[in-house]
Amino acid sequence: MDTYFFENRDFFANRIQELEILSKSARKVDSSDESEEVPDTAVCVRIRPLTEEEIGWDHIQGVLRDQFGAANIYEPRRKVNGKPDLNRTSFTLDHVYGPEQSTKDIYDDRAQELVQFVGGGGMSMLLAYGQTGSGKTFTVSGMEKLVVDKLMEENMSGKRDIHMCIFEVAGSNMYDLLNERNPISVLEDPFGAMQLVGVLEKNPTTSDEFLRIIDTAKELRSTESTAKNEQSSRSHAICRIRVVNKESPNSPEGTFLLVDLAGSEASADTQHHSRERMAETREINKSLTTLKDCIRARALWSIGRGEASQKHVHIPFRTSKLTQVLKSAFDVNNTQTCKTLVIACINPSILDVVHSKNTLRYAEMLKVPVPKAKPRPYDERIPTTWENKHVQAWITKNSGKPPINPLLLAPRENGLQFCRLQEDEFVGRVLLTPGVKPEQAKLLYYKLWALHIDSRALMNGPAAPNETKATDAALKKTRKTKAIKPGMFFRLNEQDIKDGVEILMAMGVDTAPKDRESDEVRWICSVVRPAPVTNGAYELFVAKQRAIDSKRLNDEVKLEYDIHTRYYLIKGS
Ligand SMILES: Nc1ncnc2c1ncn2[C@@H]1O[C@H](COP(=O)(O)OP(=O)(O)OP(=O)(O)O)[C@@H](O)[C@H]1O
Repeated sequence: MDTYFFENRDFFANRIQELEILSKSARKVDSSDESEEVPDTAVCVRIRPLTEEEIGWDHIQGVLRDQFGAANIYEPRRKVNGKPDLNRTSFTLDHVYGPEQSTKDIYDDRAQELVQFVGGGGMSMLLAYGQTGSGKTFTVSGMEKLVVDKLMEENMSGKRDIHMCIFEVAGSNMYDLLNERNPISVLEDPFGAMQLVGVLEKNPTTSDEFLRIIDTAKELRSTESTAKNEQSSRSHAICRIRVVNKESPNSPEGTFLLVDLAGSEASADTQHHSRERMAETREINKSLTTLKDCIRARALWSIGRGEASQKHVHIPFRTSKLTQVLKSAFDVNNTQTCKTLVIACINPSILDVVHSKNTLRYAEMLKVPVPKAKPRPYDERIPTTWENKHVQAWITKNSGKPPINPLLLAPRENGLQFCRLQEDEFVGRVLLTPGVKPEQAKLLYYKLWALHIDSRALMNGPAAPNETKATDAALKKTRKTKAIKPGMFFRLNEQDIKDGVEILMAMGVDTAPKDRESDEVRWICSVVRPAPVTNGAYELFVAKQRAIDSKRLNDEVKLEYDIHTRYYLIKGS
């Protein structure tokens, strides 16, 4: 096709221009734009500019971002009568960045919030996917610089410890790029977390030092690349940054994973068809397919979070070394929420459109369709109807003393996203406000959950103006008889034990209409289960709830959260 393209180059160049003009009036997008963005997983496209070399070779741009924000791929073809023609396919995904947009534009738009999220004890993962030469390393390197600058700027006062390591995953082997490519391994600890064994972690204290370390790792990777024939694109490079809040040992540590994935070309496209090389390509493709399955499964779970059908979601992370290393980003049992940003990198040359199409198809498969729901109008009693300004106002009103900074706790989240924050992360973000104690953070978290639970009754029926009053009255009534407060743990009597659940945590008074005679106040409680691995340790499942009469909650148990094991332990044990 290359020779055919050059023979008809002017036809293709003019036809693409014509079709782009036509597409402004009549638009047909092949990929579905009928869905919303999956919470916590964004899939974007970056079309790089043609390089000077490609321009010198007379290549033209075969992938363009149109004014509607779609990526249009023009594929040259020869009709049966021998005349040239073009096929157009359009993809939208969550956002398409054109050649004129810089790494900083993408950072401001998408990655900045990932850094903030990590600062608050969350986990963020940025992945660059695409064929060799599509701009993955360019994008990840640029992002690393911006992420490091931001993290270090926020750490001016030295309140956080920053740890970082850079390593390479090649097939089933892993090499430390900060320690002369020494082999390293990954092992699952008793808590199900994947630990890197033998990796060297550095502790940079300035932006310059951090970037020098990254450059050293890059040199080691590129030295290998010349020596070992394009190894750079045959391995996945991962930079892991851990952020530990020194001032508040109880707050969870944040993690940022920046992943420059191996080139996604098919075996037939590799220049060297040796057995070894074919096996390597197969291994890479297997890891990329598993990665896609893990991201999809996690995204599906996040849409149906808490639904019965999603209880036993299978995330096949064990199938490849790459996904084993990244396990915590997909693990639905991880108490840390993970935000993922995938950047599908595209080489715009018309001679590479087949690869570009494959890249976009892969990216499309990562996107799980979320049906557009008709938004419910704002209701101050229903947190899931709140916009970010309502979330911030609620924090200001309810945070107690010292006041919690709403910009640090919920800089962009709407009510639904705010309710979805995991406890660890919520607490971690609250603790970014100086002087706030973990107890105050937890109280606010339980307050939100109590409100969220109360709101379920309202969601199911017409607006009930006296509902909040009913809750208050019920709360007053319980207070008179017994001091049950949201956040307290209770051991159940033998007859109340169901499905092996012996302990519950009180969340809020049940305001749903009563279908029984008794006027006993009922509490919505979250389930607490013994941890599978450790005696005397418990896990709290906030979203798994039971309603129970308050008189059944009389055997209080003191449990306290242990940040190191991420379990609840019997107080004083
Ligand atoms: N957005 C961009 N703006 C300008 N030049 C770019 C951009 N993206 C990539 N390039 C250039 O394109 C070339 C290929 O980019 P890069 O090395 O990042 O590709 P890659 O996908 O990482 O390749 P490999 O898989 O082989 O490592 C480089 O010369 C790079 O400088």
